[in-house]
Order: sequence, then C-alpha cells, then structure tokens
Amino acid sequence: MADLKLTDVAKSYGDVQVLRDIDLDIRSGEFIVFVGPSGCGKSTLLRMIAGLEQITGGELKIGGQVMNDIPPSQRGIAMVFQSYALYPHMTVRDNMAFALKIAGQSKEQIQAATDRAGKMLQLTPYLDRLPKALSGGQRQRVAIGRAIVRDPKVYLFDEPLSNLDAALRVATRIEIAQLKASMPDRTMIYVTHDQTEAMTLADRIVVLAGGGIAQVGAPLELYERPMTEFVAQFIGSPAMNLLPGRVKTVGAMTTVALDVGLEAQVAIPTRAGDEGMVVNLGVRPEDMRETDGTPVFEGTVDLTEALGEVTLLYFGTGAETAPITAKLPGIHPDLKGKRVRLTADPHALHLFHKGQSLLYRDGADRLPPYQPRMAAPSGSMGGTPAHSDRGADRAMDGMVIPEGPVR
Ligand SMILES: Nc1ncnc2c1ncn2[C@@H]1O[C@H](COP(=O)(O)OP(=O)(O)OP(=O)(O)O)[C@@H](O)[C@H]1O
Repeated sequence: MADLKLTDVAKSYGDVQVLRDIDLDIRSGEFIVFVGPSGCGKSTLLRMIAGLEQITGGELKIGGQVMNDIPPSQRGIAMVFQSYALYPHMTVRDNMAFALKIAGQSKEQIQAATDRAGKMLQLTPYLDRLPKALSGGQRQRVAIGRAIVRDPKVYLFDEPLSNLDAALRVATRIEIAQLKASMPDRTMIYVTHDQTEAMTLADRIVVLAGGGIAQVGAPLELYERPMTEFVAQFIGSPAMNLLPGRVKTVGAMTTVALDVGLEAQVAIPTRAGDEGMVVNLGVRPEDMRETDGTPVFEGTVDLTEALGEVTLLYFGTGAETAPITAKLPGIHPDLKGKRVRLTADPHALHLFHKGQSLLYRDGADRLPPYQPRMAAPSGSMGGTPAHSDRGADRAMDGMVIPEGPVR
C-alpha cells in the first residue's frame, strides 16, 4: 500500500521551527499538492517524506511502516526535482537506467524498464540522444522517467515544471495528469507555486502557512469554502476582495452594512446576537458583474487589463489597502476612468470574522457535503527562483530498488 500518515510532524533547524503539528492522511493512489507562500516549508515537508531531511518531531508512516529513520532508498519512493539534473554525458536511456544499474538489476530488466518508461513518456525516439539534444520539456520527461523506472509506490515532485516556458508547462502538466491516470494505485505528492497546476492536478490540495496546515481539501472546495481569509486570498487569482463592514440583520440570509455605506445580502446564516459583528465581506473578482440595481461595490476604474477573454478592472490602486479587483468577461477598455457599480450573487459571497469564515464557526462537520458551484479558476501564484537540486537528485540515485515491482 502507498498510503502515508503524518502525525504531529515537526521540523526545526536548531532553534528555528519551520514546521509543526503536521497531521495528514494521504490515501493510496491520491494526488496531493502542497501550496503555500514562499518559505512556508513545502519543500522541507516533501524532503522529510523523501528522507532527505531529518524529521525532528512526530511520526511518518508509509504503507503502515514508520519511516522516520529509514533511509531514502528503502522508502519505496522516487523524487523529481525542479532542475532536471541529468548526467550530460549519458544518453537518455543511460540516464534513466543509472539507478537500476546501481541497484544491480540485469541488462534485460533495465532494458524492459527503460523501454516502458520511454513509451509512457513518449521518449522512445530519443532514448539514444544526449540531454543537450533535447528540449527543456523532454529533459524534464527524462527526469520523470528516472523516477518511473524505479516503479516506486510514492512519487514526490518538487516544482518539476517551474524551469519550463509557458507552453511546455501546459504540455508537461497534461502529461503528468495522464501519467497519474495510467498509475491509479501510485501516490503522488507535488509541490508547486502554480495555482493552475494545483487546481488541475490535485485530488486534494494542502495549503501550508505559518509553519502549519491552513486547510486541506479538494481544489474547488478550497476555492468555494475557504476556512480563513488567508486561504480565501491565497486560492484564486486575482485574490478575493475583502470589504469591511458589520452584520446588520441576521437570519438564513445575512445583511452586511459595508463601511463605505453600501449593503450586501449574503447567503451565509447568522444568528441573534451577531448584529453589529465586525466582518469582512469576501467577493471574488470573477463573481462581480455590472449592475443597474443595488451594488456591493461602486468605484472609479483606475486601470484595466484586457486579457482577451476577460478584462481586469482595478479600483483604489493608489490607496494603502490592496486595490479592489473585478474580472469581467469580454473586453472593456472603455471602462477606464468610468464609475461602475458591481454586484455579486449572494451565494458567491463569503463572510469572515477575525479572519475566520463564519461558515465554519460551529465546526465544519455541520456543513452539508461540499458540491462544486462553478468551474475552477485559472492563473498562477507567481514564479519561483530556480535553484539546483543536483546534489539531492544524485542522492536519490543511490536508492535501492526493492526486488520486483512494488504493489
Ligand atoms: N538547512 C536549513 N537551515 C535553516 N533553515 C532552513 C534550511 N532549509 C530551509 N530552511 C528554512 O525553512 C523554511 C522553509 O523552507 P522551504 O524551502 O521548505 O520553503 P518553501 O515553502 O518550499 O519555499 P519556496 O516556495 O520559496 O520554495 C524557510 O524559512 C527556510 O529559510
């Protein structure tokens, strides 16, 4: 089995605690994506699972076995890094075969494994080429091939696409999705900064922040039911707008009096005593639309960005607070400098009190089962600086392949 159980896992470097209280159950065959702001510990957590970083607190189990002190080579895992780190003087086949040779596999076994990986990754025509004669996308596929030949139970990916250009990222992302579909019993854990990768690849996303887990959920569940303002603003691009106000009337439908003098109807229940509660109304830019009726937001457009299928409108760009953003379908260059009135469906609005969603205040278990409301958002959380994983990749090459394929 390729399930993972992390209990109270922590990581410190000397006095500096980087991760704490990490409790996570990952089912066999799941595709899990770690996201979070830069420096939150995504790579550290992945490398602890790999065995490349010592776990300083708590317990990691893979397939029911405690792995804290088991060397990487005996964990039944393989890791793909951001920098492909191929051996430049070796052909594609030899690069993929390297770990198997170290493990003492026979020529026939190695030939079969590299043929299989080459076929899965459409690298068959390139098996005799050197890495320098490959595109970036092909090189990263060879790096993935190096993992596949080991036939691990668990695949770990550390930002594998961030060195590729936009078109190759999309193509390789789709290939990774297809690869996962062809190996339904293999577990994959994937670190990325790219929201599109997270939303499209993950069965569940783990949002890490402040050294802990902020929320775990299916991509659209995080998008539609963020538990905190942090997750609400982290998932979705541009970020959710937060409009300050107070609860005016309570009930199944809550009326919020916004500080700017407008009012909003929100389909989130509040109860007697909540009147006057200080809240932030959460409105996603893509949920806003122009209205002649009652707006939840009204302002003069400072800037427009026409992206083709949508136009981004920015309000209050000079202010100290974050600008308000709206994403309207179509092209609207004429709106710059104009005053617009925007509204949103009461069911698309969010309410937060002291940073926590009011939807969750009595415990998330009381919520009806999550049903997706709309399609996934798109966009990137931003790039990431490249750094070399060469040394670690080399370390993974020493991994001993368990006898026979791992099931
Ligand atoms: N060897 C080390 N010694 C001390 N601190 C470290 C060490 N390695 C990482 N850290 C710290 O641990 C924290 C988490 O780093 P990590 O690389 O896991 O973050 P990340 O979420 O993957 O970041 P990014 O998104 O920028 O890649 C950072 O604050 C980093 O400075």
